[in-house]
Amino acid sequence: MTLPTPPYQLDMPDAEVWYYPRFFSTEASKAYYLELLQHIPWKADKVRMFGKWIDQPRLTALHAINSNPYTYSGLTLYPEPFTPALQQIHSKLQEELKESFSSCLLNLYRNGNDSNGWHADDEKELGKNPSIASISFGQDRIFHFRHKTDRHLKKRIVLEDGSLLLMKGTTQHHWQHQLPKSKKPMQPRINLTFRNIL
Ligand SMILES: O=C(O)CCC(=O)C(=O)O
Ligand SMILES: [Fe+2]
Repeated sequence: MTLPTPPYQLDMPDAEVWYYPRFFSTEASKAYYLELLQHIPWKADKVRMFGKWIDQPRLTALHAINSNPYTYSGLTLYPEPFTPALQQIHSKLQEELKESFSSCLLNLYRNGNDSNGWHADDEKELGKNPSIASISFGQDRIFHFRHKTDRHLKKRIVLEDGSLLLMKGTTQHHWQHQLPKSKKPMQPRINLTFRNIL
């Protein structure tokens, strides 16, 4: 029986970001990865960028306990209910963090060519200082932060299988984040971001 690794806070001014390396065991992560890969209705939705509709460089899905839609980059998503796996993950998250989340935006990065460009999760339906709990299953991927005004403030972290990254407080006001492409061969990665969509 190995003890869980405690979370640590990233050294970032104007932000509150916590990393929990083994939030899920290797076994649980593998089981959730396979389950979600098969049973989530992954979609290739287009977003609006510089006046054009373009494919997102990843597949996505939205699941929630309510029916509130989520709009970003000109795309409005209407949620499906939580699957049994999402219900389990959601319960563990709420119990351990003592916070509640209504919705889960899921990303499937099929290979190193899939990515998520610079953005902040600052849509108004997320509320003023949103808590966003981001879970990773599968391939380890690099994740970057950059400060919005002080551009030489940067942070790089590897998001490992079974990890949780918690962004809260003023993080989305002052920082952007991205998941860059990689030239190395990459297996798929599933990312779950739990949020409150009001
Ligand atoms: O895949 C990730 O780790 C990040 C996802 C993300 O930033 C988002 O969906 O808003
Ligand atoms: Fe994000």
